[in-house]
Amino acid sequence: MDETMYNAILVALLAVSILQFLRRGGSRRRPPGPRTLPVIGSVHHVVNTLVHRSLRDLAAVHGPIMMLRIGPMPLVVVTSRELAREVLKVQDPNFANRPRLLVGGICGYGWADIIFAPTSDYWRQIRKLCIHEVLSPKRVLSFQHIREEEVRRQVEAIRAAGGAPVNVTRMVYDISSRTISRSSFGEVRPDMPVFQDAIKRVIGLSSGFNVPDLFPRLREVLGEVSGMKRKLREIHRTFDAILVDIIEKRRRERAALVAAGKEVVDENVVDVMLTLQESGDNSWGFPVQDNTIKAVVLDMFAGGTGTSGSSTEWAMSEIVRNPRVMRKLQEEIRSTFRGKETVTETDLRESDLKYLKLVMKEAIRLHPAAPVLVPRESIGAAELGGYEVPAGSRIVVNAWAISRDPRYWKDPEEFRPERFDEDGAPNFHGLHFEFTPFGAGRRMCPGYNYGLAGMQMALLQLMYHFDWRLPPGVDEVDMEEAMGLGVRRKNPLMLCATPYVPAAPAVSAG
Ligand code: HEM
Repeated sequence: MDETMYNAILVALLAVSILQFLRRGGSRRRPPGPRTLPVIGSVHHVVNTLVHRSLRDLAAVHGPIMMLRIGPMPLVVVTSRELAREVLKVQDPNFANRPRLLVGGICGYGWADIIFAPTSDYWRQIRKLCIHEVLSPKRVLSFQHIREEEVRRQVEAIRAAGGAPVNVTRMVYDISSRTISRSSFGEVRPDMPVFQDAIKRVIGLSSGFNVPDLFPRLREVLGEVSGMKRKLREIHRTFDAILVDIIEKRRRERAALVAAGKEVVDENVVDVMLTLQESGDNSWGFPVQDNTIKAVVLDMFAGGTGTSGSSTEWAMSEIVRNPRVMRKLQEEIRSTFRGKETVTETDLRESDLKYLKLVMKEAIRLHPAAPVLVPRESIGAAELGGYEVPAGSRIVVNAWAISRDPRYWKDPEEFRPERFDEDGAPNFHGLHFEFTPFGAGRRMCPGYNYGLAGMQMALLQLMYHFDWRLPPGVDEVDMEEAMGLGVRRKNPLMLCATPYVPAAPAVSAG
């Protein structure tokens, strides 16, 4: 089919959907929203903008629930604690679905992963399997040495820079991706940049706003004629070949251990999944196939790398921007570990670094890595905030706007970790709907322990071992955000570090 034909079909489809919308819309009370343009609807409000910011500005005009149209697709945006609670808790069964995006079909092994899978028994079980076997607190703990080694590696690189500016952004993303890589399959392979680039492209195509994803019934045909399927197949081929190699290599290594009469110990996520596969245990309700293993590893990377990296880079940005906080944090860490040359996670667990935890919460409040969470889809029609939300609508919760809303936060733009030390302050567990950086309800992030463990270790070491300042000639921390569904820094955070020499421990008299 040539391009003219494709465009003609597209215009006809859009015209039909608009007519259907006009016919349906009259008698029911739909959420308010900005005026839509013919054919494209409200696309101009979300494309090429910082989506969380433009949606907040629109909510200031239209209210805490509004409806936009992305082409023919209704997009409902929620911007209040009360309505977030309604979507993520009270009506969670209806709103916890994910749209069946083309990317999930092709790159998610037929929606076999967790992030892209629509609500189903399979999704419930694979999510449960990951929570019990792969992301449990015990398993996260078993990756302690990896986090320690990866952070130490960067600490040494910073020392080696001898006070010259270092790219903190690159370092913290390196820590998170190398840690995920080693805990997923035991090594950092030379082809990791290719793999990561493919994952980044997968994330880039998962907004749900690509034309084939806006016409669920015609998704396959439009995917073919628009060329999106071809692009996705090519990305899939790239990372699938690497995953096949990873699984085969590990299988051979395990077989060699068995042949040598040695015990096979589950050292990483692929090991855990291979053990389940070999046991033939079907109690999860599905056989663990190679594609299941690949889909789980894909989720580790897609869900865990960018989010952990961006949370840490923003935390460092805020700390350096707020010298009072930096001094107080360093004082807490340095007085706790006085005289120690290296601080391990065991040391960290045995101490109670309260202020470090408050700083992490405050950084994540101001800079949630997924500012509008991961888009959901309503299963049936529902009433929300006194309006009717049609079945099959896309739903986003603007968690970023809610966590800066002066109705719930005093001086919300201020970086003040102490606010989390007050009675009744929110925690990370998805129970306070003014603070949902990991989502809440059935779809809440299952990897939050994992993400926080890495962030905590990185911040602890960077603050213990170095004093930080802006490079000569720079007098302000640039806080500009990059466009995209995740909020990252637009420009890398460049800082100079002076090594801190730990004071000798106090010698007790006698
Ligand atoms: C600071 C780090 C992280 C942040 C801020 C974060 C945030 C989120 C958010 C907002 C969601 C969507 C929740 C919703 O739809 O209500 C999510 C889902 C998810 N996250 Fe995370 N995440 C982080 C780290 C991780 C890590 C380290 C992993 C895995 C190793 C992970 C795996 C997942 C998965 C698999 C889902 C999909 C859950 C589902 O759809 O059932 N995340 N995350």
